[in-house]
Amino acid sequence: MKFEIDNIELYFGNRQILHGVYLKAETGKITGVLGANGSGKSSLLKLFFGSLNSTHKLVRIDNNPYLKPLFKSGLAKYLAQQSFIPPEMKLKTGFHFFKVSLKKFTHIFPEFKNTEKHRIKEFSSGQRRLIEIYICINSRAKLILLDEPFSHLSPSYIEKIKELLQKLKKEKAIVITDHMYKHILDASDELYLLKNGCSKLIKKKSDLEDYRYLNPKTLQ
Ligand SMILES: Nc1ncnc2c1ncn2[C@@H]1O[C@H](COP(=O)(O)OP(=O)(O)OP(=O)(O)O)[C@@H](O)[C@H]1O
Repeated sequence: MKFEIDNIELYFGNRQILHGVYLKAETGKITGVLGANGSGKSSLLKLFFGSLNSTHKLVRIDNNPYLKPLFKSGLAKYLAQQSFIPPEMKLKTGFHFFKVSLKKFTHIFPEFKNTEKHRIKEFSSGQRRLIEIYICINSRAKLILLDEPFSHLSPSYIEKIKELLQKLKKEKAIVITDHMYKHILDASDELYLLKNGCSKLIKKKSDLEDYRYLNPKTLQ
């Protein structure tokens, strides 16, 4: 499937945040989005998901305009920066509620074996983030929008999530944004940079220097 969002005009009050932004996500590909703090990455993901409105935007699925918010269709899942599983909920209830296999999760992350009855609040913030990322990427949605999934994860968890994403992209379109740009460069098949309210398709790493997202020494 091909999901596109086009012609975005986003204002907060008189301030224009995004203008004419375009983004494409396709089954089989991971689309990375980079940008400085405040460049509009979270807003872009929320607009795609449909939980944020703008003056103008056009969403297309397989080249056909799609006018309803994507979240209402069940086709998209959005991992926000805030957690979504209630802290009092038990781990096994959470997996059951979101229809994701806890057995497969504990097979990949054996340290969670025997924690089925633990409440979400009993896990560390990084463990909670891992649980939520796993549930989100293993949902039935065909478009997965991930807002800073790596920021609270230890390196081994990041690598495991990246491996999972490479497998899951065979059946899903994935959009991912994070300030851990090396992981985004590594994981992405297609890359966009948000700069001055516009999206730039990045063809090679040095473009990130040319657009002054990175300074020349950073890539050495
Ligand atoms: N609800 C809101 N009301 C007013 N301004 C907002 C609102 N949400 C976001 N903004 C502004 O829009 C701009 C883009 O915010 P957004 O959170 O999309 O950026 P971001 O690229 O995800 O930033 P970060 O990397 O710091 O998370 C920022 O200047 C922010 O202050």
